[in-house]
Amino acid sequence: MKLERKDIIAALETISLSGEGSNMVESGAVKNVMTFGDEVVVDLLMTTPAMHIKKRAEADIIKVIQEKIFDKAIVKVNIKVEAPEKPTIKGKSIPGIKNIIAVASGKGGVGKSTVTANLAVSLAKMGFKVGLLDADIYGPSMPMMLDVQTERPLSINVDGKSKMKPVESYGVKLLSIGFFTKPDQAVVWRGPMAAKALNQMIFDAAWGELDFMLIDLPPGTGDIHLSIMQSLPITGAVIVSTPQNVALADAKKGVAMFQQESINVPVLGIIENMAYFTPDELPENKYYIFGKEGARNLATDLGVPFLGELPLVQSIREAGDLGRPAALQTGTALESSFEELTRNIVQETVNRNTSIPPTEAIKITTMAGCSAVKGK
Ligand SMILES: Nc1ncnc2c1ncn2[C@@H]1O[C@H](COP(=O)(O)OP(=O)(O)OP(=O)(O)O)[C@@H](O)[C@H]1O
Repeated sequence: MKLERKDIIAALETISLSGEGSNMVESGAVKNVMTFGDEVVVDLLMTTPAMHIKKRAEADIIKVIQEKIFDKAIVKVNIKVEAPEKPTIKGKSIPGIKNIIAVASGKGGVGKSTVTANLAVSLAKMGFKVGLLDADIYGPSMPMMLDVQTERPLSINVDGKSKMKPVESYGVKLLSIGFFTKPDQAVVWRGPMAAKALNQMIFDAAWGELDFMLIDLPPGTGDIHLSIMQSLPITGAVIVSTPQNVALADAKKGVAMFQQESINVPVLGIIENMAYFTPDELPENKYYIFGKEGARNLATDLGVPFLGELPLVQSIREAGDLGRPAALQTGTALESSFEELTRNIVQETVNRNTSIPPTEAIKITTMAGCSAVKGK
């Protein structure tokens, strides 16, 4: 029997792919139909790689042709899968800012702000132009950690517009929600108010040219995170956790938040803070107070890079309280730890920028010019 192409198409118009409303011809899934005597070849384009849906589509096509047209038809279905482009964060890019890195933690108090302050000064020491946005509305600690508590951003005129000039410390440009509250005043920010204040600090500020803008997010996974990710094209996220189980469970939620389809911010990796305690007088001794290698193992389990570990040492805490981040030390083991961590983040940013299409505000594709990176 000679099969007619138009009959086959008419038969295919009576079935649809699983999960789709319109029939498979109308939806464009059927790309081509060829007939050779009693043989039919159907080329199908699907958007899902799910095996059971592919199998079902193939079985439905064979069945409808054999039932409606010719029961001995030999049917071959070629399926091609082409996933639709993932939605990317649409936020406005800020001219001059190349990479925006969000630093998050699931749980509070794991040292996210301490790590962010140290990363910022390490990047500046390496010669990068660095900005830091303290978006931790519950406890903005950056002004204290960078010793600029008493300063306030000035208003300057840029191209006829009044802009906020970030406060500068240790080569890092800083804006913090803490600059707009009194140090001993408890401010309860309502979500929309906080989001508005942050938007002003992002878009109504004279950041100038930056290689990296770090954002110290509040702990958890809340509205502020979403509103920042909607306002800005975040290059990647870094998650800070201690090795403790309760912190790891929350870190996992943090990773999931960035990776969920509607957000889709690449996770550059996980940092293990307070990995072990080392007393000053016994620098060789390591005590795994919060458990051993928990964040490292979490990174392996989730398939995201492990960026490095930092010990729990008194000098990190003291440096934070004094307003002179520990990464500014010279010739110490701590300085090397921060440098290694920072290098890994720069490397992961380079990897991300070369392997994933740019969202909007990215582009550091080489580490040229960065002596500390090249040195090791
Ligand atoms: N590696 C470390 N060694 C010693 N002390 C540390 C270390 N990391 C952080 N700290 C101290 O732990 C306390 C909490 O750190 P930090 O404020 O950075 O945490 P956080 O995760 O940003 O907290 P939150 O987001 O809840 O405000 C601070 O007193 C800080 O000095």
